[in-house]
Amino acid sequence: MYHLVCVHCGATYTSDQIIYTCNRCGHLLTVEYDLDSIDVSRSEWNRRPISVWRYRELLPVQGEPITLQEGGTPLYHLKNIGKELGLPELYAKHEGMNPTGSFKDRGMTVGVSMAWELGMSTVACASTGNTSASLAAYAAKGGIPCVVLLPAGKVALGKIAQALMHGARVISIRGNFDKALEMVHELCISQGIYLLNSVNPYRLEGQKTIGFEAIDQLGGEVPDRLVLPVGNAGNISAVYKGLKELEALGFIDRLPMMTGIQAAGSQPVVRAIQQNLDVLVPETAPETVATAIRIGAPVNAEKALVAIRATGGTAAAVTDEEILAMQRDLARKEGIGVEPASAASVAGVRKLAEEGLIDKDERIVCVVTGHLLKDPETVIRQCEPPIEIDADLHSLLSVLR
Ligand SMILES: Cc1ncc(COP(=O)(O)O)c(C=O)c1O
Ligand SMILES: N[C@@H](CCOP(=O)(O)O)C(=O)O
Repeated sequence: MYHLVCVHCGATYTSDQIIYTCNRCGHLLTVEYDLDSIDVSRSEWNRRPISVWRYRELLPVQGEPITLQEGGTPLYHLKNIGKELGLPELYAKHEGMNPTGSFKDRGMTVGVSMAWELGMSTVACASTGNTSASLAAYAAKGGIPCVVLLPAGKVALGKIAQALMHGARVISIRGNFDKALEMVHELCISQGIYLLNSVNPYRLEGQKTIGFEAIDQLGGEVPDRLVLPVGNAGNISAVYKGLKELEALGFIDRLPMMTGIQAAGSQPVVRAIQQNLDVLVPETAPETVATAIRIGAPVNAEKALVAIRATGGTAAAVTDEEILAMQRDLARKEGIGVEPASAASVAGVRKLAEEGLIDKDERIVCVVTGHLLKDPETVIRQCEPPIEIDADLHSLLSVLR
């Protein structure tokens, strides 16, 4: 049993209402469960395969979900990078290993299942790429038409390829992501289309399972710090909400310090934390090589600021050079291939460690959010091209010498 609640004024809405923000004050909504009526134990969860749906008692979907087998992503111990940073307990949860290559799949299995249960006939989103790739795939699986709005010229190749191939109606707007989100929100409200950006409280429910899994993979231990790249700020908010629920159920007894990392050219959340602002000041011209987090007005800022402050966490910005250097380090020192935005979380840890803002004995889980193949062009630009030779052993040996 659950309903929707405004995070600002506390107004409540029934679970079948198609609503994204509070009718009374315009603020964000969240899903509130009657936790007393939830009858499940951690050992029961542990008997099920690790996936988003292991935690179904804390998810809003009632019937059979529309699923592509999302979640259950690997948690890697970053032994080499951790050693360099003097952080022996540094981990990366590789969300690029989801069906469409990003954490968005956790949200979309829930969000598209809810669209189906609520009887919605079309779904839509604005996207810097991953949301659209994921929505297109889950909409295809559910047989629901899908419209996606992208900022023209600012979406990585792999992500556009996915949205097109999964059959979404792909529209590029001459404007940035923030404008695209504004437009798609208006479209959905006026045309009765189901909005599946992170302003949709049901979608975020799926994403909270990242935190659940990380704890299960650490043998039930809560990490000291959870570090996430921040764009629209939905993921960090979702993970915090989920962990608060685990705490309320008595499954865990403390929360990790929620730590958000943004790109230097797009860091409104970092500024709000550093300047102790109640309300975030949007970045009007966000810019970064990490196009996934090229977002100036994060819609979930209100939730994210609470997550960071309530847990004693922090926020930090990293430059594009720092992001790309960590993308290469993850690939070459750990064998983990991620897209630039994902590398931001580990780059942020490097920065915080170098500034002495992280205790060396902390157990830290970085969420690396999307796969390397999402943005092949940025990869190719950083690497030496292949060496072309004549097809004989002599030529091969001479280039290897
Ligand atoms: C790869 C990747 N990392 C991080 C983010 C940021 O997540 P959020 O918008 O939930 O803050 C996004 C998209 O938003 C993304 O696509
Ligand atoms: N990086 C995101 C931006 C949209 O964020 P959302 O969480 O509101 O969908 C993307 O992949 O499009």
